[in-house]
Amino acid sequence: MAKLLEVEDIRKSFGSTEVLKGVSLSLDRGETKVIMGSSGTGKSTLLRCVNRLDPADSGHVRLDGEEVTDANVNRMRQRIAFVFQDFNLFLHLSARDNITIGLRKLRKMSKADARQRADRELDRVGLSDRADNYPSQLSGGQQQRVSIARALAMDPDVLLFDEPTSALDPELTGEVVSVMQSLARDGMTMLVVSHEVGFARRAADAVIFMDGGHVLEEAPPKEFFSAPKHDRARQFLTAIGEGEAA
Ligand SMILES: Nc1ncnc2c1ncn2[C@@H]1O[C@H](COP(=O)(O)OP(=O)(O)OP(=O)(O)O)[C@@H](O)[C@H]1O
Repeated sequence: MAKLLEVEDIRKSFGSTEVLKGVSLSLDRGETKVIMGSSGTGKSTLLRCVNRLDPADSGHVRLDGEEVTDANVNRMRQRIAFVFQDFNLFLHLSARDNITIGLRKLRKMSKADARQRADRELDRVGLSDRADNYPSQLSGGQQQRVSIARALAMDPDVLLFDEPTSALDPELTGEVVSVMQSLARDGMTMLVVSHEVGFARRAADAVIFMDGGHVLEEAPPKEFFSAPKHDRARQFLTAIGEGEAA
């Protein structure tokens, strides 16, 4: 059976710099994989190529066996949703309306249906009492939970997260990580760029370690954190304070 998400031999350059040098990975339905690696190794670029926020120079992205192409990119973006590091909420809209706007425009939902769906997703991320608040009235952690609710509202097959907690103060990361863990438990398929080791240990089926535009290794978290195969991975783990592996 085809993998739910298949990324095959993606290459991407900016000018003369080749950032992705042939990256392949795949996700079965219900799997969560966490991508780690030093700054500048192409993790964000890879995620952006997966749902074509940046077009890859070559390679393939397939969802349920169907290639993501120019012709179907808008439909595919609803099936592969993106959660950004800096939330990307509309500041002039309430939490609820940040969610209903996409449902109304892209899904052509009625106002009442969109509102009902938005409130359901806000409840799922623990924010049912914040629906009428504007982003400026919410903490960073709450704003990120709204942006997760917005992604969930499109009923995606895959959720991509690009460093979802790195813009947050440390005391606010826990609430976002715990929402992500509960999504993983519920069987959501997720590809997550993050250095949250606790999340990776508890929720990931595999850690994908990227270095210099390549996937250097992929392993279950227990194995990756206790016995990484490559020196570069060992050095990285030491640098982020998981030094017992060194
Ligand atoms: N739009 C762009 N134009 C030019 N260079 C870019 C662009 N986007 C990314 N790059 C370059 O590509 C390289 C990889 O960046 P990318 O953000 O994918 O890395 P990363 O592994 O996610 O790093 P970080 O953890 O710092 O976000 C960097 O050298 C970056 O400067």
